[in-house]
Amino acid sequence: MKLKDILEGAEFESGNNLEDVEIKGIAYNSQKVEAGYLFVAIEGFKTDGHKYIASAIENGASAIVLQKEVEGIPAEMPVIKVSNSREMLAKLACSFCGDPSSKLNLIGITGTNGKTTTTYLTRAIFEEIGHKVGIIGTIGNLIGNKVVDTNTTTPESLELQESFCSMIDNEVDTAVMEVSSHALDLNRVDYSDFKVGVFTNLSVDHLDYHKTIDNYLEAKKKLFYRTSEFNVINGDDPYGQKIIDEIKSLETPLLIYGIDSEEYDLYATDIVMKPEGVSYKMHTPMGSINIELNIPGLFSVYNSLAAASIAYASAYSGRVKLTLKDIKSGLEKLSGVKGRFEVVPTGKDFSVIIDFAHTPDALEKVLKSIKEFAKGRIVALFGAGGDRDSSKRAPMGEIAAKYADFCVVTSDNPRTEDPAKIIEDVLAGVKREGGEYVAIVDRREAIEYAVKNAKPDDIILLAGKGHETYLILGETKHHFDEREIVREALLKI
Ligand SMILES: CC(=O)N[C@H]1[C@@H](OP(=O)(O)OP(=O)(O)OC[C@H]2O[C@@H](n3ccc(=O)[nH]c3=O)[C@H](O)[C@@H]2O)O[C@H](CO)[C@@H](O)[C@@H]1O[C@H](C)C(=O)N[C@@H](C)C(=O)N[C@H](CCC(=O)O)C(=O)O
Ligand SMILES: Nc1ncnc2c1ncn2[C@@H]1O[C@H](COP(=O)(O)OP(=O)(O)OP(=O)(O)O)[C@@H](O)[C@H]1O
Ligand SMILES: N[C@H](CCC[C@H](N)C(=O)O)C(=O)O
Ligand SMILES: [Mg+2]
Repeated sequence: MKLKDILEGAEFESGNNLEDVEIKGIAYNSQKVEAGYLFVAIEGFKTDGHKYIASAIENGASAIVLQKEVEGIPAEMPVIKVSNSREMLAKLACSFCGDPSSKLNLIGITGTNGKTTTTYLTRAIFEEIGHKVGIIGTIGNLIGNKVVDTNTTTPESLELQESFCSMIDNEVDTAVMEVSSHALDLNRVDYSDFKVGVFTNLSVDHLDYHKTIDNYLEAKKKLFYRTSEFNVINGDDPYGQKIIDEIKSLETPLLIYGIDSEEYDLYATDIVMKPEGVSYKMHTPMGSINIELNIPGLFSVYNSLAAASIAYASAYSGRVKLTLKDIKSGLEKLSGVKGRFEVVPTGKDFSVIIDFAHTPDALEKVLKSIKEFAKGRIVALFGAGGDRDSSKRAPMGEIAAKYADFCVVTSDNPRTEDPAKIIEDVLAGVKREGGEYVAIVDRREAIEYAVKNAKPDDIILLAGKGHETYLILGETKHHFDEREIVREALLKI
């Protein structure tokens, strides 16, 4: 492709030698540059892509995008100087891939908790009415039936645009994606053509990156200025209300969902919590219907209301044809989402649940949900990730001590931090609340301890790792599947 063509409409500070340059591909990592590639130098958090321009040229780069002056670039090399390389990467990736998201019903879901679950519930509804759905998110990217592993919840713009393109090639028409606050802040979703934007909730997380909750909210809010057909907001969340106040004057119409008010566009009544799911009456502009979900917890009511709102928005915009019964049968077909309130069979008189709660809010929600049907003790086994927001550690300890009968405090991806120090931070909260606990650094030993000491009717919650089948120690990922570990621990008792 001609560089001039992919640069059409792009703004840049200066550009030289741009005539007749052919581009075979784009890379923002010098190690991925091949002959004829355009290299985009990004100033990162760990290193600076500008340092690798020479090595990109050695690997065959035919043009460079940069954000600051770099010495030693051959005079004949095509160079484009921009004010923000990440934004330019998104623009170039979008043009190079032929603006694929404009051809998709692209739905973006943001919020601290519930994004992954809501993407799967949404897919279930759209599949029910015969659409082919792609997912981009924490568990991986699903393009048709192909699963692509990912490092981050929302990929870098280049990989994102490539995924959209691959969806089009595989006749996917609907893409449901998780949009993280990092992605909104770091231009990963610039030039993504969102039809619907969704806000689930906001609570403490990622403050290592955003510093304040207000900055975190600002990042999340950006999504709702980029949507063309509908914004869908949880009206029960205080930050949701702030967003509603701010965006209600936008041209993009707004749908509000929640439980607390019958004024919302979609709301729930008659909620009944059960160990194996939750049932409720869903009220929508299309009428009311009873729903029986297979994922327990009050948060499942919220997530399914969000999914139903998305489906309704797409029907209203004329993108899909659907009835209330389609929404019901889609939602009810989903048997669960890996690592979200996942019950591990024990064959014993106690239960084990694996859940991805890794924030104070999620931990509180999941423990409260378990309390609704627990007959015996609740044992919470959890830790907190290293090299991540440390302000959530003590509050997680406090919440676990408050809602569980016993805490097993252990490691959760310590990364490059000292696991014992992270546990100390968590224990500060447990102790403040006066909770009973044991601290065991090795997560496998901790699980074995919980299983070995289980009493009849106990519910053991393994929180924080959810779908993950690894443990990150230092910079290395070790295989670690809690389902396997529970099975092995059961054999030992
Ligand atoms: C803080 C953050 O988000 N960092 C992301 C960012 O890294 P960075 O820009 O700091 O990159 P860097 O390592 O400093 O390198 C700078 C540049 O030099 C380049 N380079 C580097 C080495 C080399 O030899 N040659 C070369 O060209 C790199 O390719 C890069 O372009 O860009 C990278 C490429 O896209 C990401 O992989 C990386 O995510 C890291 C892995 C990460 O942990 N991110 C987390 C915090 C994250 O994004 N989380 C969110 C939220 C999760 C949720 O709420 O669900 C997510 O979306 O997953
Ligand atoms: N709507 C919700 N509100 C609060 N907590 C929720 C909600 N939905 C799920 N949870 C809890 O949060 C955990 C994570 O849920 P999920 O993976 O759907 O969220 P996420 O937003 O994708 O998280 P991440 O940011 O890590 O990708 C669940 O395992 C559950 O404990
Ligand atoms: N999306 C979350 C995942 C956290 C999962 C938990 N197991 C941890 O490692 O802290 C994050 O990037 O903070
Ligand atoms: Mg997720």
